[in-house]
Amino acid sequence: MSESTDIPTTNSWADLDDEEDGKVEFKGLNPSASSFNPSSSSSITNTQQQITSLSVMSKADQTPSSLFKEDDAPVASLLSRISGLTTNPDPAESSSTPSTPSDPASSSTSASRPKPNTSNPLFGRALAGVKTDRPPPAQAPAQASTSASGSHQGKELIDNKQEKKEESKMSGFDNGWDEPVQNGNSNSFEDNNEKKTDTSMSEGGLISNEFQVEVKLADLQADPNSALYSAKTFEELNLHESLMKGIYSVGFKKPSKIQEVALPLLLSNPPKNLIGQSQSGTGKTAAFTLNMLSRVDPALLTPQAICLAPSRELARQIQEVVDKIGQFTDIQTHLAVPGSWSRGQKITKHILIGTPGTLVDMLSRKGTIFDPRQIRVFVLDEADEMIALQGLGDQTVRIKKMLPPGVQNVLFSATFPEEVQRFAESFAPEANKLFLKKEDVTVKAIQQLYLECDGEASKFDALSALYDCMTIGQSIVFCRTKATADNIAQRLTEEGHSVASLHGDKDSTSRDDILDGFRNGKTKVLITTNVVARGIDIQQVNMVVNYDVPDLGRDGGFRPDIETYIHRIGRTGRFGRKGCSVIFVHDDRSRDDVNYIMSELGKPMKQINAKNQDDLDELEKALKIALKGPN
Ligand SMILES: Nc1ncnc2c1ncn2[C@@H]1O[C@H](COP(=O)(O)OP(=O)(O)OP(=O)(O)O)[C@@H](O)[C@H]1O
Repeated sequence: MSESTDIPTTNSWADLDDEEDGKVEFKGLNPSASSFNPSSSSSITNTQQQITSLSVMSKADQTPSSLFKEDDAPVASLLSRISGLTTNPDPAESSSTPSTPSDPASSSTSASRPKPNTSNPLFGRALAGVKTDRPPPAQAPAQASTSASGSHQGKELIDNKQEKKEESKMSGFDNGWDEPVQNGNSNSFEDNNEKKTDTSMSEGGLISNEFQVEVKLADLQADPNSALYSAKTFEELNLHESLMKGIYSVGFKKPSKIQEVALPLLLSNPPKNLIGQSQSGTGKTAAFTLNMLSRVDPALLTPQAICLAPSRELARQIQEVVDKIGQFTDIQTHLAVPGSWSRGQKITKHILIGTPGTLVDMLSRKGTIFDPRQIRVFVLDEADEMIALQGLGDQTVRIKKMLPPGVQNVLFSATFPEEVQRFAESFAPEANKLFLKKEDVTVKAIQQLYLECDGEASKFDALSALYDCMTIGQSIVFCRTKATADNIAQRLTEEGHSVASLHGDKDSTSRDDILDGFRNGKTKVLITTNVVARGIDIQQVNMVVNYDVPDLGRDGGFRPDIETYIHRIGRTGRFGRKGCSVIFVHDDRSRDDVNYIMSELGKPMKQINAKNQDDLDELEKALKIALKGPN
C-alpha cells in the first residue's frame, strides 16, 4: 500500500493507563448508552446465546444454474452448455507457452509440474491439473469429503447431482454463522424473485451513478435464506431518531442480517468488543457506522471514534457513508489519509476515518493533534488485513496501544482465515463473535467463470475480446502488478477502448479522481491492482476480471490468495445484485491455482471461451441481468 510511505518510526508516546479511570460517561446518540464501566464484566451478555435465539437464516446453497432465474433462462442454458465444453487447448501445449518475466511464480515452478489429469470429467480438460508442489487444500469442501476419489479432491465440486442434494439438505436453513438457529419461513430465493413489489432503493442508494437502476429489494430481504434477510426493522434497533432519519435518507428499508445481529450487540452496554464476518456487500459499513455515530458525544469537540481501512479509497468511501447516515446529527468526520491533514493541525472532529500510517503519524505527536484518551470506539474495517502480521498489523497494534483500555474494538471483514481469527480474538478480547461457515463466505449470486487462454501473451487478446461485455455495466480488472495494470490499460486505450488504471504508484489526487470517475460512471472499465480489492462499493460493477490469479507473494510462496480472490470478486454482486467474475487460466500453474481456489471455496467455476461468440453472447445476457438487480 502506498500508505506505508507515511509511516513514522516513533513509538507510542504515553502510558495512558495512568490516567484512565476505567469509567466513561456517554452523552452520545445511543439512547441506551448512557454510561458504562469497561472493567465490569458482570453484565456481559453471552453472545452465542443471543445469536442462537435469533431466527436469522441464510440463503440455501444454489447450483450455479439456479442463480439466474426467470428471464435468466438463456444463461442457465449457457451454464449447462459450457460446463460440457471440451474446446480447451491442450494443457500440455499451453504449459509450453513461456510465462512473462513479470510472473516469477509461473516462471519458477511450472516446468516441474505434472501433466494435468485430463481424465477428470468434472473440471473439464482445461482445469484437470493436479497439484503436487504446494500444500493440499486445508479442508476439502463438505460435498467432496465423503466421496472424493481418484486424483482430484475437487471432483465433486461441480457434480450437479451432489449439489442438488446439498441444496435440498440446506433448505433447512442456517444463518451462515457457526451457531445453529431456529427455522423460519421457508420462501425460496427463486419464489421470492418471482414476486414483484414496488419497493425501490433507487431513490436512496448511497452511491449515486448515472447508470443507477431501479432495484427492488423487499422480496429478497423477506427471504430467510438471504444474507440480506432480517426479522427486525431498523425501528426496532433502538437507534437515535436523527440516525433513523439518516437511514431513511439513504433509502435503507430493512436491516441486513449482519446489521440486525451486530447492531444490538454493538450498542448494548457495557460496550463489548465485536468481531463480525459477513459476506461482501451485505452492509457491514452501516453496522459499524451506526455504532460509531451512536457512541460519540457531539458536544465534545474531539475525536472519539477511529475507523481504519487498508486504502485511502476505502477510507474515503467510509467517510462518505458516515457523513450521509450522520447528516442529521452534529457529528463530524475527518479523513486521515496522506495529504488530508497538515502536520500540526489539531483535529476537533468527532470521528476519524483513515489509514494506519496517517493515524500513527498523528498519534506520535504526543497528544497535540488530538487526545487519544477520548477514543471510545476503534473500528477496523477489513480487519483480517488490518491485523495481518505481514503488512498493516504492526501499525494497527501500535495505534491500539495508544488508545485507552476501555475502548470498544470492532472488527469487521468478509474473511477471517483461521490463523487471523485467533489473533483477532486476542486483539479484541471477550468479543462477541460472528464467524461465517467456510462454505458461506462467498456471495452466492456471483457467477464464477474461468477463461482458458493460450498462454500469457493471449490473455490480453482475451481481455480485449471481453471489452464489450465489460462495458455493459462496469467492470474491474485485477492485475498482479502495477506494471501489468498500466501496460494493459495503455494497450486497450491504443485499441480505442476507454479505460482507467489505478494503483498505488499514482499520486493521491489522481487516485481520488480516477476512482471518482469510475464511481460516477464516466469510466466503465477500471484496470487495477489489489488497492481496490477490498471494500469498494460501486453497485453497477457487474463484472470482475481476475487477469492474474491473486497470490500470496514471495513470502507466501506465490500460493493463490483465497482471501484476496473472495474480496476481488466481491466488488460485484453487492447487496442483492448479481454479478459475474472471470478468472484467466493460461498455464499449468494458473490452472492448478484455479483448481485450488475452487476446492477451497467448494464452488465450481464454469468455463467460457473468449473466441466463442455464443459464449460471449450468453455472458452478455448474464451481465445485463446482473446490471438490472434483484428484480
Ligand atoms: N439495510 C440496507 N438496505 C439497503 N441497502 C443497504 C443496506 N445496508 C447496506 N446497503 C448497501 O449495500 C451496499 C454494500 O454495503 P457495504 O459496502 O457496507 O458492504 P460490506 O459488507 O461492507 O462489503 P465489503 O465486504 O465488500 O466491504 C452499499 O451500497 C450500501 O449502501
